[in-house]
Amino acid sequence: MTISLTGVSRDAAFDGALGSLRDASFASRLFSKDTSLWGAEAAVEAAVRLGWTDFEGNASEVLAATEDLRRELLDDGIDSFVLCGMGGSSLAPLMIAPALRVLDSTHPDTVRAALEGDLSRTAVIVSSKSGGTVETMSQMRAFEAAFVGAGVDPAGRIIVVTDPGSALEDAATRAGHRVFNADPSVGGRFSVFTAFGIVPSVLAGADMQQLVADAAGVRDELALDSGENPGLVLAAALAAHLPERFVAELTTDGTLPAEFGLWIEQLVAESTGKDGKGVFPIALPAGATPSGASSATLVRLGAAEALGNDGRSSDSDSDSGIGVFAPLGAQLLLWQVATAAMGFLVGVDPFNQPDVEAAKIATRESLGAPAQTSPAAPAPAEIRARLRELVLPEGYLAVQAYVDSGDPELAGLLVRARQELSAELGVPVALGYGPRYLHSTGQFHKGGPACGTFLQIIGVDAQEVAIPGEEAGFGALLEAQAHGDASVLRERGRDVVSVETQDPVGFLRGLLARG
Ligand SMILES: O=P(O)(O)OC[C@H]1O[C@](O)(CO)[C@@H](O)[C@@H]1O
Repeated sequence: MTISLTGVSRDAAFDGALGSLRDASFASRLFSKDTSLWGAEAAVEAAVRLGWTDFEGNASEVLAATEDLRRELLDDGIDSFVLCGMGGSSLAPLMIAPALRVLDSTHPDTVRAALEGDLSRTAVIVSSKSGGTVETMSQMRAFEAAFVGAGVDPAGRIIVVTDPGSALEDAATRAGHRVFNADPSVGGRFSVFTAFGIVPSVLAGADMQQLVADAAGVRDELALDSGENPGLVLAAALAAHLPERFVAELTTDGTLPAEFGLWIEQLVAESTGKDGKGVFPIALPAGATPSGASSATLVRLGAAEALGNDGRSSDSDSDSGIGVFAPLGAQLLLWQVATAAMGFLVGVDPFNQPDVEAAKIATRESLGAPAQTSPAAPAPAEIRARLRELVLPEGYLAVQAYVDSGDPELAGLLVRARQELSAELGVPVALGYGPRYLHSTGQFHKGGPACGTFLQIIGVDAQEVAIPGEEAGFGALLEAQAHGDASVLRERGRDVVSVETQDPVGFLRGLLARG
């Protein structure tokens, strides 16, 4: 069998959850695109969201067209690829194509570094299902201007992936950009095997044929109404002990891309974290120690189960969490099925994201508001004391870093700070870059169970980068996004500790020194 699950504790709660999926014939109905699975209200959206269950035909057409385009671009000396996109439009290629530069930030330093690449040999893929995401549209305009500034015609260099009929398709066609239409019957976070996953990844040289084949190879197994169906077993294992055990701490063993956990975060958190409920996946950085909190299940991800000399699994001990072993392509379809099934078990519509919009509105309001002088950042010792006071014993902390996501020193410090805070507070701690997390775990933070506490670290240290046609630049947008999200979190009764700093490295060092 390609997919192997180990360590699942088959207790009464698990049996009950699995039983309800089997009784509902969930798997066969999912693959026959039964829109009524999540209730009458969700059926309208489900009618245009289940195309991912038969992905092969569309995927092979897009693969062929993209491979042709890659050859054409390489012949023209274009061998460097940047993707502008957020959430479901960026996290799949981020995991699949190591050679792709993914710009899913509005931090001026991150944007500037992408714009300052060698544009004479660069093509930019702009991916947005809606065609209206502010980060992506701003990045596209910045690249159009940068190409013109470098004496390169943007029309040959910008490749747009969007739904048919979006405003972006219209604008791109008028500007002479190449357009790939994505399958409109697939939502952003389920879109890895559509143009959103395929076009940027294959242009940047990734082999997606194998991924698609591995997913297709497990499709029949995942469509069975059987208690052995790994998609149903995984969903039941993660949803059985809600609301108490709501966190899944994810580790990868090095045989799968490190970014796989980030893809699972957006898929599961944005799909299930709403109506005060949900399953919260936390991608642990490499080498991190799991929290050991009673709210968390450890989920170990790998391409294949390790077998002992006797050929038997050495991995059946549920004390070390659940093992999920399969090649990446099979994992992707497995997690999509499990997420749809978790939506059913949790009792939510897995295809909407009702609380994301609130932060977007608050961001716009914050952009229009008069600038305020930020108060001096509290001392690190004060922050740790505040967090000890605020974090709920059965809750979680999310560190939201509005800093340059391309800075390795900052990345290392954040990983260490996350680990120290988890050990000190005794709760699971998530780490996400802003604005990336807004299109991923952000839905869960605002719409899921009200047990999160938030530490925002906002770097206000960078030199501004203009957004062509807008008064506010990227730095102003970044700050407005942080303030907007904080205001919505507070409105919903969550505690947010916000730190604005001109020296994020110094701040994090201070935080680590247990000041
Ligand atoms: O592809 P789009 O429409 O730009 O959206 C990007 C992301 O923003 C969200 O709509 C909301 O966070 C995600 O669901 C989506 O993947």
